Amino acid sequence: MTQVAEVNHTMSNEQQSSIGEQELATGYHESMVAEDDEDYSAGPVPIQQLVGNGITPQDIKKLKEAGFHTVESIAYTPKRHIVTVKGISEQKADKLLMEASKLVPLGFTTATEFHQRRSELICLTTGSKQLDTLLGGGIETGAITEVFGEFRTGKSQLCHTLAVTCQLPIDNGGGEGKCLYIDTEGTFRPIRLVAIARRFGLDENETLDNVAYARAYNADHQLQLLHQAASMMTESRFSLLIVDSIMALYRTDYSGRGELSARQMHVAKFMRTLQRLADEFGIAVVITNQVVAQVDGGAIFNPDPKKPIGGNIVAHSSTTRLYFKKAKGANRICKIYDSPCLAESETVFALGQGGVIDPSDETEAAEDE
Ligand SMILES: Nc1ncnc2c1ncn2[C@@H]1O[C@H](COP(=O)(O)OP(=O)(O)OP(=O)(O)O)[C@@H](O)[C@H]1O
Repeated sequence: MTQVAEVNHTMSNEQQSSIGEQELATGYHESMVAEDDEDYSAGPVPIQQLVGNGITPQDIKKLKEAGFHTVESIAYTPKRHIVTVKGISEQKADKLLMEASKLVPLGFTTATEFHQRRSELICLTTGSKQLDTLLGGGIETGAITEVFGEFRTGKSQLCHTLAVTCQLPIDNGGGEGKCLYIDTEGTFRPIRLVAIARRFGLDENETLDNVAYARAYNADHQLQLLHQAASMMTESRFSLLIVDSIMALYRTDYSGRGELSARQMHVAKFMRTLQRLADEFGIAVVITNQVVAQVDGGAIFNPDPKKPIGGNIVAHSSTTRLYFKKAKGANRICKIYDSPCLAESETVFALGQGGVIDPSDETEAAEDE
């Protein structure tokens, strides 16, 4: 990857500039894990760092096979899940958690320090200044953003745009990282990436090379792909993970009320894994979701009775929820539906050849084909 530098969102400029070309290939910089142990925010710590104190390279191999690639992934996982890894005993799990807690801060911090860390988090530009302003800068990294709405409201177009903008330099609203794209409905179109790359002045071939694409065929496969994603993220710098769309396969794999609880358990596991990846690697996670007509009592008082599917599990696991609606011509409306720090306001954006754009007289007049 030539255009995309291997830097972490929370690293200082000095740290960023000290990363040489060789380190770019590995995704890790020595100073991230060894010399600068007190700077925990500098990036995910490779799980190999746990070797010693009774933890063997064989243990690490088993953990990697089970999808654990970073010290953070151990530190954030409950013991009862770690012991389910084949060959990891209860004592070994205790040891792993103890060693992981030495490398990953799990205690209290001051609000000042937390505020400082949050102010260093970067946002990915959506391609529309108006939409970025509504979102307080763009799509947040280290968090899950859910975009839901009816068909043709621009959910996939936003995903395609972000798959390109996440590669831009941080100063230009990017994340200087690659994109991982999980497509569950077969709507991914590389040709759209080419058009969007041109708009942002990026090399088309490099842009395409920096997007790792996978088509998911069932709910288990969709989850399995996240384990692969974790492994890829330890090797190379990613700034965005897209799942377009999250519930499509669940709707076909699980049917009827009888399977609802099994479905929701699976969804919960999927969402937990997404959150873990956002926490561990500081990436932005964007998921899209379909809507259904609301049939409960609330519909009577609601002029637009639509709600996203997936129930409370998806709702509560998403940090920010955006509702996309159609407007005149190529214009679309984005409404903040739920956010920990943004007011419930809305703005207009548009869809064009270059992806998500700001609305203009032409986009308002443009007929939806
Ligand atoms: N090259 C393009 N230039 C301008 N507009 C485009 C282009 N390609 C697609 N669109 C517009 O994008 C809209 C479809 O958006 P998108 O595929 O993101 O919808 P969606 O919300 O993901 O829908 P679904 O739920 O069906 O996947 C259509 O109105 C289409 O006209």
